[in-house]
Amino acid sequence: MTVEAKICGLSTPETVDAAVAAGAGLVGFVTFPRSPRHVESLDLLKALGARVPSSVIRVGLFVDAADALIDARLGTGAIDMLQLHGAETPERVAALKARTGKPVMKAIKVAVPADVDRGIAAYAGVADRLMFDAADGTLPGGNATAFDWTILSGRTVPVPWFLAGGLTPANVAEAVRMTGAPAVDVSSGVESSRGVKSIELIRAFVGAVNTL
Ligand SMILES: O=C(O)c1ccccc1N[C@@H]1O[C@H](COP(=O)(O)O)[C@@H](O)[C@H]1O
Repeated sequence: MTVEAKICGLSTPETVDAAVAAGAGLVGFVTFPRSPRHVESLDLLKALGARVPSSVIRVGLFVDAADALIDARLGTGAIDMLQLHGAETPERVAALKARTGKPVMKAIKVAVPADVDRGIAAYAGVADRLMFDAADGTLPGGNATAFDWTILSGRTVPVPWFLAGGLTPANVAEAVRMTGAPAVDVSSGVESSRGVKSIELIRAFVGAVNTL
């Protein structure tokens, strides 16, 4: 089984290089000022994106962002795909896809099984990918909290999808076994302290995924 790994919340050249070298299929850059992973500078975003080979997808994460903010970030050339992690409606997803020409991944917050049903019904027709993430936490994501993975056991999701929320090098194999996830995303689980990515943990996470 080939499982794709995305390392999210990267903000230094060294950790971007580590994720790419380890074999991550996607890397994520956060634009959300309340996040400890927020990449504020457009110059830094441009420089980080420029380090990534074209074989790796560069994902720009946004939370209920205005068009002008998204456009400024896209203008750096550092983003191949949008990840929408707020309360964006299906209409907003469709409008952003049409306006930017970029593929869009929509995050669905999961606490109970009906959240998955509702997320698929609302977004599978408009988003290129879905991401199922935990609903708990002080931020809209990146909280190191997992949801009950049995909610996804045996589910058919009609578009490519990611499992996220509380994943670590130690639990990702079990998470994939229980959910059947074809792709996984991690932020806190590869950090030595909040917002500080660890090269060792990035290697361990992608290594664990690559053995599946
Ligand atoms: O990472 C963040 O700071 C963040 C902020 C706002 C919305 C989403 C965010 N991250 C996403 O959340 C998932 C799960 O994070 P974690 O592994 O549980 O820390 C992460 O994969 C990002 O896609």
